[in-house]
Amino acid sequence: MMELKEVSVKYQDRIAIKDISLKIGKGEKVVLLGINGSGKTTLLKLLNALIYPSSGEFLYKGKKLKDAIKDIRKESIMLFQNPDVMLFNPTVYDEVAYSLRKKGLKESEVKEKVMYWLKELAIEDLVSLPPYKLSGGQKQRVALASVLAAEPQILLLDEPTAHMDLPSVGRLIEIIQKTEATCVISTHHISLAPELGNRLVVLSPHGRLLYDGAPENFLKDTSLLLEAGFMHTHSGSQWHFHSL
Ligand SMILES: Nc1ncnc2c1ncn2[C@@H]1O[C@H](COP(=O)(O)OP(=O)(O)OP(=O)(O)O)[C@@H](O)[C@H]1O
Repeated sequence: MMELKEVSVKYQDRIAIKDISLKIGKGEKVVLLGINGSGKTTLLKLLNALIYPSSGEFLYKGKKLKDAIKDIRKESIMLFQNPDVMLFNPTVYDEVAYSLRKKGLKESEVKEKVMYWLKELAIEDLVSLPPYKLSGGQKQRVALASVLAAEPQILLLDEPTAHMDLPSVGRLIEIIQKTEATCVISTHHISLAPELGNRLVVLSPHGRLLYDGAPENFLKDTSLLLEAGFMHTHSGSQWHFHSL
């Protein structure tokens, strides 16, 4: 479905991701793990064609990027790390209804789908509120409901659990497991990685692909954990595992 061939992205003189080759198939649930600044957002933006490779190639359903832009805009949605940049409607209802109305659905169908997603994310009680009055976690769930209501083929979720409490994370995990959409979910919470998907892609602190495989094997590999920045020493003697 999506393929990166030796892709690098450079911002001015800073290389954010370097020589990444990756194939993501239809329906896969891929967790993108890396410490702050490792290039997770950059990689998701690349998959959403919001930025282009500085070198290398991105193929979407076998098409070159310039021929695939229209399909990507229709079929793929990115949930941004900061929900504030995604919420621009007067009420939570209108926010989730936005993409459905754009598709031309009847208002009764719009209502049914909006209420379904609000219920799935346990935010029905917020339906009439303006998004600016919500807490960080509530905003994140509204933004997520809007993205899910659009029923995209590809869901690119950038740190969706950042402001969420445990029950909300649980709901998100169930939604990811249920959906047929191809999902790429970034996180720096190593403990959540095996819950969010069954394929783990890990970026090194300098934006290289460090690991691609089953989450369990990465979590058992001390040298990979060290290289990815998820273990470190205190006073030069003890190893600490970053659980969060
Ligand atoms: N617009 C930009 N201009 C210049 N440098 C950028 C820009 N966006 C990101 N970077 C740099 O690229 C690198 C990767 O950033 P990116 O946001 O992709 O990382 P991340 O893994 O998503 O980080 P975090 O976990 O903190 O969200 C960082 O060094 C960052 O400073």
